[in-house]
Amino acid sequence: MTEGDHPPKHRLQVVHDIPGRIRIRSPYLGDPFVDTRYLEAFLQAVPGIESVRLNKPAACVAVRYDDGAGTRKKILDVLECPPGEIHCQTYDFSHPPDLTKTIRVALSLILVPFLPMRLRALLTWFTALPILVKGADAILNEGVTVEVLDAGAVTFTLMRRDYFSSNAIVLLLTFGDYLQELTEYKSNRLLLSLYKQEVEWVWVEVGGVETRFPVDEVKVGDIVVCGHGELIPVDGVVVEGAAAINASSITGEPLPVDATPGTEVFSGTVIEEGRIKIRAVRVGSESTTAKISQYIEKSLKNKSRVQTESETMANRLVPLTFGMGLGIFAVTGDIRRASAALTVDYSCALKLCSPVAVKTGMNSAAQGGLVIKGASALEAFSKVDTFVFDKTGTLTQGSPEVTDIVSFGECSQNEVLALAASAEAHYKHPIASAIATASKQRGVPLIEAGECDFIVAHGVSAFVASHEVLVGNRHFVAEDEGIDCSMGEESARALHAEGKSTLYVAKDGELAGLIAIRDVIRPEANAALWRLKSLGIKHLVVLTGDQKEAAEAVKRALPITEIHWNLLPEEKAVILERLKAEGRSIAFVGDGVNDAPALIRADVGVSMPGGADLARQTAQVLLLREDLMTLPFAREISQRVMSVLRNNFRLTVGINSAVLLMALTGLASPLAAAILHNGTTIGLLTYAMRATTLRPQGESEEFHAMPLMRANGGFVNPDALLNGER
Ligand SMILES: Nc1ncnc2c1ncn2[C@@H]1O[C@H](COP(=O)(O)OP(=O)(O)OP(=O)(O)O)[C@@H](O)[C@H]1O
Ligand SMILES: [Zn+2]
Repeated sequence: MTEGDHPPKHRLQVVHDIPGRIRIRSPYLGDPFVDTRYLEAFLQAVPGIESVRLNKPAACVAVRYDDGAGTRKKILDVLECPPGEIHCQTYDFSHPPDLTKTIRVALSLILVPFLPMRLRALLTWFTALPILVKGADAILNEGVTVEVLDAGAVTFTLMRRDYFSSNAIVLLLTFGDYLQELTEYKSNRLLLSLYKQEVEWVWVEVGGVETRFPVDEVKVGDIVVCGHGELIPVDGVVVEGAAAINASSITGEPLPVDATPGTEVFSGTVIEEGRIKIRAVRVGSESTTAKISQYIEKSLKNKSRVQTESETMANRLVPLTFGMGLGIFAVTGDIRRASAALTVDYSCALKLCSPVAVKTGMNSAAQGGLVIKGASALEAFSKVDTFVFDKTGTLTQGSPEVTDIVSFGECSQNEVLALAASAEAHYKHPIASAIATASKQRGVPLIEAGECDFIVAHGVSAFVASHEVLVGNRHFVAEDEGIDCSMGEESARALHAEGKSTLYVAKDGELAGLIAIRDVIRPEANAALWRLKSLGIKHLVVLTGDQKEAAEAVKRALPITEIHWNLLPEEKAVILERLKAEGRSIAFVGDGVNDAPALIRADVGVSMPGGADLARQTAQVLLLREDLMTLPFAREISQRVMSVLRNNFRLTVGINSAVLLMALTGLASPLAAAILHNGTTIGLLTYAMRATTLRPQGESEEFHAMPLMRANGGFVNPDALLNGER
């Protein structure tokens, strides 16, 4: 799990510590989502602290204080567990990085050859100054870092009075920084723009009059009025009017859906046509868009193991390069080779490309209709070899229908339905909803029910008009409650043969009837499962609380390798533990309604769109669209991103080592080495972005249209069909 109940303590590195002054580094200080001004102000307010200077790019903070031991400890405490408010909700991406520095350096490069000798030196030193200062600051406060390498390389060329090379190297470095900022800016902006809440003012109906309010003053229960072209600012229910709503920002689904009174609408979706009044159910940070952008912000912060490992390795290589540069200078006295060697650094390609690959991948996913919560989720998902599905609401549409009613004794069919519907009236289980719908359709009036009890994965017991009524599966009614169900055996068997599930209804200790229920398998399920198989998923497992016959119907229709039925929620978790103990890496797909324990235990939890809040919080992957085809798409993205990360590491180490070798042997001049090094970085960056940009290929529609069963009843593998094999 990525989240716990307690915020984790941040790891701190004290880089400089003399009485009265301390300098501390921690990765989170460089985090774009940390509000450093808030943190500065917070520290400033601690008694004993005199001044605070926070350097975001270096992820460092320097604090002057009154030299008391108590104050020093307080500083460390605050930085270790900073106040939660420092995590700003939305980061300001409104300012693109600035190219003027690069242009200034370029001008200097062009001007220098035309200047008299003295001025050449002056201008070149002046241009190089920011890099030299950064290097000096780094070596004093942080040790040998990339900045030190850069400054070293520039100093050496300056000492050789090679002004052209010096300017050219400074230009490459400045331009490289600019490119880095630009890509970060672009990928963050792209990702956040998908979910950003852009509304500031909304119309709220107060006492029949529409009044304008700032969006954060809207409260639950307010009636919000939205018209043509407007972004819906809250989650809520339509109470008046009609509209066509485009939900593509949330679900990725391009076609508008109709909203009429009673329809649930979500913040971040747009009204294409019409005008509606919405009763707000969730507002502000509770609403869907805000939640999704919080997920994304959290995700952006977390790094995969592969990423952390390669960055650590790259950092370790910096002093090594530095040592080699100095070593070759000491041995050969050749300042040119030394400065060429120092232009090489392994970390910049890795530090730059890995996050770009991850973010581009997440962005591709978002456009395909799902949220993957960050690098470690991508990593875990790429390793999965077993998919475990919940049945109801996941592989099936989750809106079951009552198909038949059988009655026994003196009860009529309508009476059986009335008893069941009255007992279930308060529950939200899909079965309860199906029964409610059926009673409404048949115009069966409900009877006032007294005390009701819902037993998870069993059924309901209730007092209806002073009769004791039981509704549930056979195990509950026959075995747990001891009711003689033999009368129903025959009808049940016939119904099961048609792929229907049966509910038993008992009245005052006797079986009153059976209600048959059918839930339809999602049309894309077969294609999605086959596609997963072709992407290397060996085991497809289904766990259901439903009965054997319904389970077998699913097994007949889909390419499933293993299925378990009649399960209680805890039993689903136990099976999952067993599969894990067999060494499998598991993704569990469910809606969290009766499978939360399993969802939490899986290596990757995948939550369905309408899932329970808990599921959405704990799952690492969220489907935003009711489409199982998004699963193989997510799998493809995760594998692609991981292979890019691995290739990046190999290429960076390989190419840079070659350049380093050329520099050390004098084959490459400092300028050539700098060009090669920076060229590699830019090339790898482009690769990272392009390789992780994937589009869902509109496969769902193609697959939907295809007949999924062959005439002889065998399976069709849609992949084989596409590849022309039959
Ligand atoms: N409200 C209810 N009314 C009647 N029977 C119920 C009710 N809730 C559960 N049951 C019975 O218990 C069984 C198991 O329920 P559970 O909610 O665990 O699984 P499910 O929704 O059928 O399927 P899945 O586990 O695939 O999501 C149901 O198939 C049904 O027979
Ligand atoms: Zn039981």
